[in-house]
Amino acid sequence: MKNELKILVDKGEMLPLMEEFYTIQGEGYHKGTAAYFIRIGGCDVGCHWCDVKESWNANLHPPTEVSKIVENAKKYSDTIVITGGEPLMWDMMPITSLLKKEGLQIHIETSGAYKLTGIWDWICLSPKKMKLPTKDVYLKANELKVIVYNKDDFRFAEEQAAQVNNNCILYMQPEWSKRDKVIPEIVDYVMKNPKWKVSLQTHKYLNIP
Ligand SMILES: C[S@@+](CC[C@H](N)C(=O)[O-])C[C@H]1O[C@@H](n2cnc3c(N)ncnc32)[C@H](O)[C@@H]1O
Ligand SMILES: Nc1nc2[nH]cc(C(=O)O)c2c(=O)[nH]1
Ligand code: SF4
Ligand SMILES: [Mg+2]
Repeated sequence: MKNELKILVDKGEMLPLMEEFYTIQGEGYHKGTAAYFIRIGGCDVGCHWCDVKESWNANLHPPTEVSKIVENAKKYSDTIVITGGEPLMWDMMPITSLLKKEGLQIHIETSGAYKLTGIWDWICLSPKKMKLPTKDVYLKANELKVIVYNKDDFRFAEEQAAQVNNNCILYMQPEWSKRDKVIPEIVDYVMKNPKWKVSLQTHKYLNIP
């Protein structure tokens, strides 16, 4: 990347934009709500089951001015979801300040592995064993969404639930490729431990982005 661009990306005034799309939030608390998704490239957390590995290499996604991203996004929806990749690899203050000026609701999908920056109406924290969330994001998360791939993830889920604030809503979401095996285990677990709720990737059943 050219040095001038790198400086702007480092400040969060430009972001490596992978894709953006208007769809229905498929997961978690806001499931079923129309929202405009902005997917920012770059992630080094390395989940082997990640469903957007194409996002990982930030260099493959063009640095884009956040003002342009916001001007476009506001045409589609009052609710904006910033996801990735791992959006917190970048300074989220410039883009979220602009979105807030437009009076939009701003949600983030994050592993929480990097410093929490930006202004958020809703934080979905999906922690990963390889790179744990920061203290700050545990305190501010509105929902905790633990992906269940195998039995150890139930232990991990409880360990993560012990770290979040008392208002945080707790979800278990099956890892997509393991859904047939894991869904009955999650159902059983949630009935025995009703502080948890089930989250499914409903957009994949609806065949929408
Ligand atoms: C692709 S990630 C991007 C945001 C951020 N890096 C994170 O992991 O939260 C968006 C959401 O999809 C979840 N996810 C990714 N791959 C998945 C899979 N194969 N099955 C179920 N959920 C998955 C993540 O845990 C996260 O909640
Ligand atoms: N419809 C839809 N809902 C989603 N919720 C979280 C997603 C993500 O990849 O962050 C996602 C996504 O990719 N599509
Ligand atoms: S943290 Fe998110 S984007 Fe990164 S590898 Fe894991 S699921 Fe994929
Ligand atoms: Mg997704």
